[in-house]
Amino acid sequence: MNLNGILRLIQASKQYKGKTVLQRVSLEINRGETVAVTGPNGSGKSTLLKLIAGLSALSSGKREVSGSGEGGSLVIGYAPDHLPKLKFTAREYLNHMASIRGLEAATRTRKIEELLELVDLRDRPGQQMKFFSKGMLQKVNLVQALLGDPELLLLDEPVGGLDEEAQGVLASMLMSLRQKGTAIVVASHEQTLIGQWADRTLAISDGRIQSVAASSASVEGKRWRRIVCQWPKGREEDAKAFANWPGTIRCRMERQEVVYWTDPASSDALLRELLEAGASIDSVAAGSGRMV
Ligand SMILES: Nc1ncnc2c1ncn2[C@@H]1O[C@H](COP(=O)(O)OP(=O)(O)OP(=O)(O)O)[C@@H](O)[C@H]1O
Repeated sequence: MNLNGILRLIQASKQYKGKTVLQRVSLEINRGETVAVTGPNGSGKSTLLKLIAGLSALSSGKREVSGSGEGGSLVIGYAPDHLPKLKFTAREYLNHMASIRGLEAATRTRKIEELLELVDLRDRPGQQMKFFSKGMLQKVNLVQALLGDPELLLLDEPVGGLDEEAQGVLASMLMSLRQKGTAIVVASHEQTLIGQWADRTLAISDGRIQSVAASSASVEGKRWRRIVCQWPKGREEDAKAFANWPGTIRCRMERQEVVYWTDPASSDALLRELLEAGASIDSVAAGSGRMV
């Protein structure tokens, strides 16, 4: 894992009752970066988040973490795509979740109130979550994921049900978390919206990462190296795996020809790895800004 890497999936696959849902997915998540995962219904976005969270076991492949906790453990906050309509009030539920996460009773209430104020949950005193709107449940969901001050925050479809104002609040929360060094992975159909928040967007379909693109905001003025190479037939999976190599900003594949845009600091290492893996290099060029 690179210096900033906190979690890595290596050739991770997931099957449910013999049906392959994710196939040989490799990715690395770095401290302070926001990664968007987009793709059509059933493409495996939620499954990928559960594998990253460690909530679902890999059928094959490896998951490695390198957090700042004891023995390299990593604090992960996970907001699933919906919360059930429980009979608890938001505060009862969040208090329970905070105690599971090991928060001291004395700090629990303060933390919960701070976060609820941040998301502006307008519930009535004593109102149970089963009477909450979709947007209100979504806000409680986000708060529960943030209770343990995660180093890695995973959000599954966080914008569903949020009005424009709440989406704005979410966007600025994510930005300040990123500045604090929190890594964020957000899965959604709302590609345009979450793409604006992300450093990288992974597009998945049929259980595979089909492309990786840096967001337009993050590429402005950015310097890169463009490596064009040829992979032997039958090595498409390996070619794709390099799209997630540390420092790779963007990747485009056209049959055997693959183009990788990489951070200049990582380009030598990427070149070496590509050659060692059996790819042959056609050209290397330097540039900045839009990757064409
Ligand atoms: N626990 C499970 N048991 C069996 N199949 C499952 C299970 N969870 C997910 N699947 C299947 O895995 C595939 C991927 O589902 P997943 O929920 O990861 O996709 P998704 O991209 O998040 O979809 P959506 O956008 O609709 O939320 C689907 O075909 C789904 O039916």
